[in-house]
Amino acid sequence: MSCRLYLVTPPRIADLARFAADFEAALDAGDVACAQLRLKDRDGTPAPDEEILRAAAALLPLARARETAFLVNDRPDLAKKAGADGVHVGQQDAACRDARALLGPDAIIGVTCHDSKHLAMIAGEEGADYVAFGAFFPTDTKEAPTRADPALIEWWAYATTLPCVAIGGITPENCGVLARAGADYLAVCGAVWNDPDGPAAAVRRFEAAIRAAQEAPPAGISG
Ligand SMILES: Cc1ncc(COP(=O)(O)OP(=O)(O)O)c(N)n1
Ligand SMILES: Cc1nc(C(=O)O)sc1CCOP(=O)(O)O
Ligand SMILES: [Mg+2]
Repeated sequence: MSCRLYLVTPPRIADLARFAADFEAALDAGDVACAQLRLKDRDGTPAPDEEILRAAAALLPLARARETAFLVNDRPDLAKKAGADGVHVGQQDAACRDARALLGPDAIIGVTCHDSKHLAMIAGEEGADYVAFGAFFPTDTKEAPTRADPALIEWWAYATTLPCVAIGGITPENCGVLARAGADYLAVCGAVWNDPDGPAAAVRRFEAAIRAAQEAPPAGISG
């Protein structure tokens, strides 16, 4: 059982040079498996394509240098233009099969499945590399349409071998239940970029919380 961090960028990046330094610090602070470039307001308004491509050009090499996968949100076409490792698509975005056709067999494709085993099964059949469930906790980053229960992760990890990502309002304080349930990745945005001690400190806190959760004895065993 191992659970790794998946960073989602802040909704907007005002100063790319400054954010690149924060991004590097976050990646260097711990084991970050994946980073997703997601430039999108809470109401779903995306940044212009040029802004996304400019951010990808600055951030992708930093991720590559650390063997962190770099995905673009929503847009397989921009992922291809940017030379990213893959794309994350939601139910209203490009279909997983179309993203695969455009990006090829080696691309990483993740699919939002909300709180639905059914959507996750379909994503698996369509060749997704991971499924994402959420939102597990209240979040200010997105108007999340569904609320997922950690029991869904537990069931998914027991019943399938396809990796799953948990997302939505995850913090170092509440992530333990998801790590214990068997989430392969914890996708986090606000709790890292808005941490008053900085993103590196937040990543270290997540790592410590994940380790503690995984080392804890199963519920019901004491002494
Ligand atoms: C890892 C991960 N999981 C879920 C989402 C949400 O995707 P989507 O439902 O398409 O919503 P937007 O992010 O596009 O607003 C995600 N981006 N990443
Ligand atoms: C992008 C996104 N998708 C969600 C979903 O439920 O599918 S919740 C969410 C926001 C994640 O940011 P934070 O870690 O700040 O809550
Ligand atoms: Mg989307």
